[in-house]
Amino acid sequence: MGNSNSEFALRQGIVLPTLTVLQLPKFWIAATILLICAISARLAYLAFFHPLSQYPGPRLWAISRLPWAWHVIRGDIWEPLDRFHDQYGPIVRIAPDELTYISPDAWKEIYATRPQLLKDPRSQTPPLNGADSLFTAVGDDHRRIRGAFINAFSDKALRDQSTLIENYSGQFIERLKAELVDNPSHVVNIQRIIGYAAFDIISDLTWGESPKALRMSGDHNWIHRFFLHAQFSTVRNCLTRFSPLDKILSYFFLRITSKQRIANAKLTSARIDRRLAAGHTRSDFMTPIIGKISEDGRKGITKNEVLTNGLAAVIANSQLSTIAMTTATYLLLQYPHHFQHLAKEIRNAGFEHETDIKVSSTQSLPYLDAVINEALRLHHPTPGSLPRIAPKDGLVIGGKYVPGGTVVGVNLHNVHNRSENFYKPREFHPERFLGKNDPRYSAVFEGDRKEAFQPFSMGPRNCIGAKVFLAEARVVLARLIWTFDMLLAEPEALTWLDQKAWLVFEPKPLRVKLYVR
Ligand code: HEM
Repeated sequence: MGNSNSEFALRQGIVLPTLTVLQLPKFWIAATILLICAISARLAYLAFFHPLSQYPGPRLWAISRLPWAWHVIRGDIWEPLDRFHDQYGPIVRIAPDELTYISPDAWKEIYATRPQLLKDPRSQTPPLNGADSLFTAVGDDHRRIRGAFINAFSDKALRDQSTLIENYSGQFIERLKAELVDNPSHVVNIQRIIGYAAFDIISDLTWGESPKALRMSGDHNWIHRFFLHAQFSTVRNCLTRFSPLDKILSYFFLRITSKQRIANAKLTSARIDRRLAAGHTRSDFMTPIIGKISEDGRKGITKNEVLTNGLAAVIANSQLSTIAMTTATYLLLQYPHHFQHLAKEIRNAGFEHETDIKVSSTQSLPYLDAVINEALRLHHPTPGSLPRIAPKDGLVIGGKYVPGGTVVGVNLHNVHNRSENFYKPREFHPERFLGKNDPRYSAVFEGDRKEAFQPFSMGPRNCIGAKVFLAEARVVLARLIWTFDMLLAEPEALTWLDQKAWLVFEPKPLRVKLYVR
C-alpha cells in the first residue's frame, strides 16, 4: 500500500513527507549522540591519555587551543602563564600539544641543541612574495641566508657602521631640543622621537638611506602602521591552528591593505636597488651580499629574498629597539636614584662634548650596560614564546621525555620575571648586572640565575643584530642623559608598563619633561 502510494506520488511529482517526519529526527538524535561521544572521547584522551597528560597544567588548556588563542589575541598571554607557573611549576602544558618552560637550562636544551629544533612555522607570517626572510627560513635555506648576511654583523662591520649610528644619535638630540622651542611645559612624547631615531638608523643600515624621520617636522605614523601589521600577524598566526580561518582573515586583510603594501614594496625595492647599484661604497647590512645575488640563490641569496629581508629587518627591528630604549628611559625616571647613578657615570666619563659619545667610547660604561640589560629583563619587547617543534623521536628537556611533534618554548617575559630566577624580579635593579667587584653591586643578587637572561635567544637562530642594537642603545641613551635632565610627566608614572603585546609591546606614548643641562 505504502509502495503504491509512493509510486503514485512520484508519478505526480509530489514528495511524500513520511521519511522526513518519522525518521530524520531519529537520525539527527543518533548523529548528535555520536558526535558528543566522539568529542567526549577526544577530550578525555587529551586530558588523561595523551602522551602530554603526565605534564601539569590547567585542564581546559590541555583539551583545547582556544584559551591559549584567546589570550594571544587579547595580547596578554604571559599573564596566565605566570599564574600557571606559580600553580604547576617550571614546566606547564598550555595547549593540547604545547609545553612552556622557565628553567634556565631550557634555553640550551631547546635552542642550542643539535640537531636544531625546527622553528614552528605557524608562529611566522609567510612572506607575500614567497621568498623567505631570516625569520621564516628553515634548514638549509636558513643557513644559506644567514651565511649571506653574517659578515654585516661582525665587530669590524659594526666599527665601520658606527659613524652612521652616531650621526643619527646627534640628530635625535637636535630633534629633542627642537621639540622644546616654544614649549613652555617642556613635555615631549619621547617614545615617538626614539621611534624616529630607531627607524632612521635601521632603515639607513638596511636600505642605504633613511626616511629622515628625525629631520621631518610633524608627526609620522610609521610606528603605528607597523604595529597594526604586528597585530594582524599575531591574529593570523593564531588562526593557523583553526585553519581555514587564517586564510579568510588574510584574504580580507590583504585586500584592504593591498594598495599600501604594493606601494611599500615598490618603495623598498627601489631603495634596495639604489643601494645595490652603489656597490662597496659603504658598510651596512647589504655590503656582504653585493655580487652574491642570483635567481636560484646558488651564489648566496635571491633578489626576492633580499627584498623580504630588507622589509622584515626594518619592520621588526625598529620596533624592538624603540620599545627597549623607551622602556629603559621610563624605568630610569621611575627609579630616580638609578637615574642619578647613570647620570654620574656618563657625566663623569670625561666627555667634553655630546659628539664625544660614540659607539667605541660607550663600550666600557658598566652601569649603562646594566640599565639596558635590566630594561630588557623586566620588560622584554617581545613577551612571547619562541616556539620550536620536538623531532620525530622526541627529546628530553628538563629531565623529562617530550614526544615528537610537541611544541616547546621559553616565554621571554616569564623566564625573565620569575622569583625562581631573579631576586625581586618585578623591580628595576640594574646593579644585579654589575660585576661583583663593582662598588655599586649588592650581594642580595648573588642568587640570581643569570643564565636565565637570554634577551637575544641562543643557538644558531639567535639574534643576528644584538650588537647593533646594543651599540645604538648605548649611544642614544648616553647622549640623552648627557644632554638633559628629565622627569616623568604625569599621569604615565605608575601604569606605563601596563601594556598589551601583539608580537611586540604596544607603542605607548611616554611623556617626559626635558630640561637642557
Ligand atoms: C631590542 C632589540 C632586539 C631584541 C630584544 C631582539 C631579539 C631577538 C630574538 C629573541 C630573536 C630570536 C627569534 C626567534 O627565535 O624566533 C631575534 C632574531 C633575530 N633578530 Fe633580533 N632583536 C633585537 C634587535 C635586532 C636588530 C637591531 C636586528 C638587526 C639589525 C635584529 C635582527 C634579527 C634577525 C635577523 C633575527 C633572526 C635570526 C635567525 O633566525 O637567524 N634584531 N632577535
